[in-house]
Amino acid sequence: MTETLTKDQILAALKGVKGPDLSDNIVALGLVSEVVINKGKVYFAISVDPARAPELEGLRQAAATVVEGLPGVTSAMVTLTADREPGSADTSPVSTPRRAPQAAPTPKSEPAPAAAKAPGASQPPRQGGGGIPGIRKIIAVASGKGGVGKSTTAVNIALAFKDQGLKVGILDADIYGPSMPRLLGLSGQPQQLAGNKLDPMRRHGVKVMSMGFLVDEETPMIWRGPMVISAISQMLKDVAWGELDVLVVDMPPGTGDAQLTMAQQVPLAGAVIVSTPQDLALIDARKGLNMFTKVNVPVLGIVENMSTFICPHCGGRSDIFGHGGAKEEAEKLGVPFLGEVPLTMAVRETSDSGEPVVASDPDSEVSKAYRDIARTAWAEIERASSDARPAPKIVMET
Ligand SMILES: Nc1ncnc2c1ncn2[C@@H]1O[C@H](COP(=O)(O)OP(=O)(O)OP(=O)(O)O)[C@@H](O)[C@H]1O
Repeated sequence: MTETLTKDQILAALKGVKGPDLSDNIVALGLVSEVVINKGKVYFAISVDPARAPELEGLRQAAATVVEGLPGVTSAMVTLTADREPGSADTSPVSTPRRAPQAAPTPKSEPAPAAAKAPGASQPPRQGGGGIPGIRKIIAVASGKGGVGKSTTAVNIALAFKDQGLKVGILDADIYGPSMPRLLGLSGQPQQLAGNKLDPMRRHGVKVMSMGFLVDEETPMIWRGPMVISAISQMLKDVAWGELDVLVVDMPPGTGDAQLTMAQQVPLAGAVIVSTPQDLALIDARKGLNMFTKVNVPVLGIVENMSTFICPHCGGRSDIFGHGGAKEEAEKLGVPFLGEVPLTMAVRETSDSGEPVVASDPDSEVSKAYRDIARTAWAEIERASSDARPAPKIVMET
């Protein structure tokens, strides 16, 4: 049944939904983003003027109801986005994905095009507004480039926060390549609760949400810029996180437009940058740091990952990628150095087996390193919060 569901069917149904001013339907107005269908679940975004987002919740619900009424649709994940002014010129690069729902998918590694002019690109960053109810602090774990151990660091820091007695959630925002299901040995799908909220998964005492739970690993990640942002926003808003002291967000690697928009729209209390010690990685880490600075998110500090190799046989140390580069860089840039994590077999093996080292071997040296980093980062969060900084806001959601 779900095999026969097509984007055309979805778009045809959405032609029955009028746009904000009732002048025409939302498809004809070019407000509907790329439509993604996965096993009966339908995902898309509707572009609206951010100033009108609160009054357009009814429009979002109407679109979801229409799509959920189609045979073969099990659920519709619909969000309002504010990537461009509705009705703006067709030639705008921002409008392209919405105007061409059948356009070729964006390859995994391609920077998301539509976020280039996402909200805030033309406005001063983070002016006032609130955060997510129930969540005290949201921190991003980011890296200037892929493969430096960002997700491994994020999960172990999150577990170390929990060991400090904090209530912790992890949001896997790396929706191009979600790692949390693997790192935490989680599979299946989150339960839908009353009020259309999703119940986050739980592991080692932390709550976890990942796009990886909603989309098959084999499914190509064809999310375009607006869909990326929508998905994150939805995971923040429509997941029943409950009361959390800290939500650790595992960001997509890199410093492209999608990351920038995300850094701007998620109400972050701060960011942790993960880097390996090599010069090249550090150049990218600097770009990551600049990205957060640009959108007024405090950088809590830099972590040097894979700092020193510790031989599992003899315990000998060798600095395969060099050592101390991130510390020097942090000093140069005037941001805290949060600590270093050695390159160990234990980290890789426990990551691959879904039992992160902080949980599976809490007394190890490397777990101690993660706990020290978490403690220092938390102290920085509290310090950053006490600075008079206007609260960030999510621009596009009601
Ligand atoms: N300190 C470490 N010691 C040994 N292996 C590590 C360490 N940190 C990370 N790894 C391994 O390096 C690989 C990449 O790590 P991870 O997936 O966390 O990186 P990432 O930066 O999030 O990557 P991506 O860009 O793909 O999201 C994994 O196999 C992980 O187990």
